[in-house]
Amino acid sequence: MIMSKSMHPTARKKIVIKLGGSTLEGLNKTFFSNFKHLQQSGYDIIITHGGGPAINKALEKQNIASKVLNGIRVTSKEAMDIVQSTLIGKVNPTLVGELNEAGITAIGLNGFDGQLLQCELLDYETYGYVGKIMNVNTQLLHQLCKQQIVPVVACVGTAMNGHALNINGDTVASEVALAIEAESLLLVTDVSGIRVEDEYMKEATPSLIEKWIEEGVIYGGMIPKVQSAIQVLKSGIPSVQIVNDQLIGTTIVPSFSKDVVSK
Ligand SMILES: Nc1ncnc2c1ncn2[C@@H]1O[C@H](COP(=O)(O)OP(=O)(O)O)[C@@H](O)[C@H]1O
Ligand SMILES: CC(=O)N[C@@H](CCC(=O)OP(=O)(O)O)C(=O)O
Repeated sequence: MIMSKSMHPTARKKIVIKLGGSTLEGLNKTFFSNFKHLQQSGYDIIITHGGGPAINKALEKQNIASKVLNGIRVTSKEAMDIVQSTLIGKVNPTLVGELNEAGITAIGLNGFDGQLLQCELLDYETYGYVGKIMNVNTQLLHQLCKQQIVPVVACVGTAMNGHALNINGDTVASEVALAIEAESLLLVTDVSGIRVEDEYMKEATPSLIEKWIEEGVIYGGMIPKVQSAIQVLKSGIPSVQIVNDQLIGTTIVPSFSKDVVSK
């Protein structure tokens, strides 16, 4: 992707938090208080979110079949309409409402707003209406953060021709984190990180993760998550974690420190 190189030497450090659709119905008080604690410690926070389970329900209701390939939804035109209305019409405002209710000033956005997520088609033959992010309007995010407003970004992108494109939530999180040169990326999901033989790993390296994908230990929705995490780590963002809503889970590290398995 092309990054919008708007250097902000005086900007506060930024954390991107991606909330998986799997977590959105059960965000608890501890999550919101951890969130406020991070803000009080001097971080600007940008939220990106998915909504896979809500999309599945809405597609089922309309009898629209859809399949997922490598954790990415193959998206037909009619499925895209449902994805768009579910994420932008339901999931995003519900989350923004909960944040505001918890005393966190938040504003809902999607890829169309200020051309936040400009996309090209990823691979139409294979995935249909799925976007590949080419540019992120970082200036918009910086401006909101400067005013202590938390941007809450739904994973719908805009194509040059004005079409909406579906993007995996984990991909949006990593592209936004890279574009704004975040200090840290937290991928919040419904499990305490990467599980291997019934144990949650405290740390994981890119080479082990690739092996676990090959062996089928990592599958489905965890695949785009770890791929996004690796991409971000390799591009120089120092802290990348896959965690539950208590922010406990796996840190992706270039190589292992001593204690690798959570007790
Ligand atoms: N090795 C693994 N460790 C933990 N979870 C895994 C693993 N492999 C696959 N998963 C699955 O990935 C899911 C998280 O991905 P997903 O359902 O897409 O969540 P989200 O909506 O948060 O993006 C877990 O609930 C689990 O079923
Ligand atoms: C292209 C693609 O896969 N889009 C995802 C967008 C939602 C998402 O990523 O939701 P989670 O974060 O809950 O997995 C989808 O249609 O399900």
